[in-house]
Amino acid sequence: MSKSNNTHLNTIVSDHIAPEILLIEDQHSLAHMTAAMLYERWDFAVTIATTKQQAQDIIRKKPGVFFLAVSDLNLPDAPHGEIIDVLTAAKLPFIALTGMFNEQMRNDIMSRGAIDYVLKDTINAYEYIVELVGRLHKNTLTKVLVIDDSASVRAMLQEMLRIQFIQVVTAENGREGITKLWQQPDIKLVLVDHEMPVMDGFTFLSTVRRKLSKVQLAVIGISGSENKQLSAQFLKMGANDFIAKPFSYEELACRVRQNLEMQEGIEAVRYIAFHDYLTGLLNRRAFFEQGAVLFNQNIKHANPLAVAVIDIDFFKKINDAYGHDAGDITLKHFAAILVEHFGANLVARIGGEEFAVLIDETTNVEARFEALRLHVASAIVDFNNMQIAYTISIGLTQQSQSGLNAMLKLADTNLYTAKNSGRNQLVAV
Ligand SMILES: Nc1nc2c(ncn2[C@@H]2O[C@H](COP(=O)(O)OP(=O)(O)OP(=O)(O)O)[C@@H](O)[C@H]2O)c(=O)[nH]1
Repeated sequence: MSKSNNTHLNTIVSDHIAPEILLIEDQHSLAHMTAAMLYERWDFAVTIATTKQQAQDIIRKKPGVFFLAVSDLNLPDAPHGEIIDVLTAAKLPFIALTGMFNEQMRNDIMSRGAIDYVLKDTINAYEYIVELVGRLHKNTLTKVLVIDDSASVRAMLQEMLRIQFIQVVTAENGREGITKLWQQPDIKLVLVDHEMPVMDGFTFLSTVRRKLSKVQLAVIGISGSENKQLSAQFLKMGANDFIAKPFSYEELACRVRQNLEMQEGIEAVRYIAFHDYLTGLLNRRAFFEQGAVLFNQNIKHANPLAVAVIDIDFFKKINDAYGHDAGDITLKHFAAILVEHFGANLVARIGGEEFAVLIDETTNVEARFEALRLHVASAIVDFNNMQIAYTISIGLTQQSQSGLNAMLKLADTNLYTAKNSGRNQLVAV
């Protein structure tokens, strides 16, 4: 089923395991548009209900199925937000859609456990909902550390983050925070108070920044102090952001969301910078950067190293005979075999049809590369009813040199010999 053709369906089912969303909205066109956007953007399956009664029936028939609900508060059979009672009774977290906004309404919606409220009339309302639902789903795998000496503040922050589906770890002071952080390296963000016994927020921050950069760990300072310089001091010491007490739930949620998104954006850019887009292997730049570190570590301890350069034979002919797409599939096919054999080592695509491997051990290395060559020679790429056979040539060296470049040069010379001696062979001198 194509994504663009399915907006007429009440239930959009994706091929992937993705959470299901209950969308309660009586305006059909809006409901179907939002459902299609959620599916296009995140592959989320969406079930639409247009009345309170229908929503009740669906929840009864599918208990525990929905990740959350997005609900209009003004429905034909429930014009005054009565749907919230249905959702809270079913313990279904929800985002409220409202046609109008005032402070009292906001307080009422939020006090009844809404994750967020969205004013329907604004231009970006539906984009906001789609991004928010995606963020909340990512939050289920996101861990945040809360450090505050006040038990009530810890409990309040924990509850605010829990509503956002975030996993929360707590600590009573900076020192306990450091211990938890080193124990749980999957913590992505820290909310840290300033004044605390044992270790304060500044000392925590300077200790953390000796090991982890702003990109590796986001830290948001929190303080209720009258001192207006505190926010600047936190930021200068390496905090990503600062929140002054008292703050609203919305401010905390927005700042946490923004910082997590910034980190994820940087991570994505870093991934692109260091990986080959086609095969997903490390690229040339990453191979030289990571390879140099590995090389220096091993040379220091006099550990033997091996470097191989591998090239697909007559690759141009594959492109010419079967087309460029078939060439791409062949490159991916080979990359997968390479990972199967050498996934635990440093493996990269360093050129068009050229790959490199750096291994920090030398036991059976020649036999392992010979096994790789034989595997490729006996494999067939099946693409669009075409069967493509191909071979590889390998230049290998186990002679330690002054640097990684020198070892690669030797491996390359051996590859050249393999090519000139008829291809489909391993040369290791
Ligand atoms: N499909 C596809 N082709 C690529 C890609 N990168 C480089 N190539 C092609 O790879 C081919 C490499 O050709 P050559 O350097 O002549 O090498 P070869 O045909 O493999 O011959 P030998 O190495 O001598 O065995 C060129 O035609 C490039 O256009 C890619 O990402 N995808």
